[in-house]
Amino acid sequence: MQGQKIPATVITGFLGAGKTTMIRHLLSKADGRRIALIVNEFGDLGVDGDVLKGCGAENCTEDDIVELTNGCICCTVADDFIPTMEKLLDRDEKPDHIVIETSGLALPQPLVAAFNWPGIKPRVTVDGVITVVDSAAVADGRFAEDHERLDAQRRDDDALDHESPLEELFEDQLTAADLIVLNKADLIDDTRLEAVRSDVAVRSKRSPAMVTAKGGEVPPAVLLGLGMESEADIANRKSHHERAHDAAHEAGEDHHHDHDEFDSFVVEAGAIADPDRFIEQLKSIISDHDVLRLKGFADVPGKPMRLVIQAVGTRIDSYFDRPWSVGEVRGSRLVVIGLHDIDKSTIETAIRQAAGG
Ligand SMILES: Nc1nc2c(ncn2[C@@H]2O[C@H](COP(=O)(O)OP(=O)(O)OP(=O)(O)O)[C@@H](O)[C@H]2O)c(=O)[nH]1
Repeated sequence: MQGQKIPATVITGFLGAGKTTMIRHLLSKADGRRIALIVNEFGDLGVDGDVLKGCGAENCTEDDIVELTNGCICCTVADDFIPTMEKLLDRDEKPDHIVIETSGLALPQPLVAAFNWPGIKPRVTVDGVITVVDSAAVADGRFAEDHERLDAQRRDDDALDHESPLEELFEDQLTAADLIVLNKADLIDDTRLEAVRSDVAVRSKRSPAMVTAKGGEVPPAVLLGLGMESEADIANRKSHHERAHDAAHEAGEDHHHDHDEFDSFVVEAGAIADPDRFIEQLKSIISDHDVLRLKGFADVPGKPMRLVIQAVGTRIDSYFDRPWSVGEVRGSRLVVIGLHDIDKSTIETAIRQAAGG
């Protein structure tokens, strides 16, 4: 039965874990297999889709990449994801495989459940859910909340009924996985990597396979063809939210899910004359204001190419990816993501000042 359905791989993982990097690698090694990509991002700037379109893979052209930037995919399943999927499945030239990159803040569970919808179920199946992990961030304790502090907060505030939003989401993404990729293994030594492996194994409520990777380099044969039919097994992958929802339902209460623990905004920064200096200043801004993720494109005067800037915490990569196109307005646009109380106006002013040098 599954042989007649188009396989779809769901790639999830927290902000900046390396999902897009892994997909780029996958496309470069796909050996003629026609892959359609659905890319979902948190924030109003479609950076991932743009980076993937820029990679020029023959088996995945611009037409094969659909961007869903209308909020996190888990909250827009009915309005965005299902119609997009139906359109993709109605095309004359069907893809051999569909890859879906969720936003770094998405809960994969509602997306996997959507594969049981009547219009979708007969035509496509979830080949596997792959969760990409930033091993260095885990080793640095980014998702390990201070439980004593949280317990004290809960004692002071009855309304606080959940763990830290970062930790909860991280665990939900692990629990959904059929395969976990411990990425960024280049940034930590073997001892720390083994500690990350144990930590991840404990946090996942199931026991998925794990592989390690550097630069998202995982052979396509490992990622595709898992044949898991994950949509048939959603009851075993429940998120914290779903468990809380079940408990609230039993207690006759309502439990609401949204992403209001997180916020994002776009900064338009003008031309950046001295990128090295700008990046140094960005590091301070990011650490002063607890920015979780910052990414986008910058205009460097005198350079024909646009500069990609990618920050995950204070670790920042930058590279020129492609020439500015004819008619394209040069400019610097950066999306900033943080917790809900992030200080937008101060950060915006600081980034603009840093850009102006
Ligand atoms: N050192 C190192 N950097 C990596 C690795 N994988 C990805 N990166 C870098 O990490 C940053 C984020 O990578 P992305 O692939 O954009 O991460 P993502 O998970 O798609 O990010 P979001 O979609 O924003 O959640 C980029 O600067 C990558 O170059 C790795 O294995 N090692």
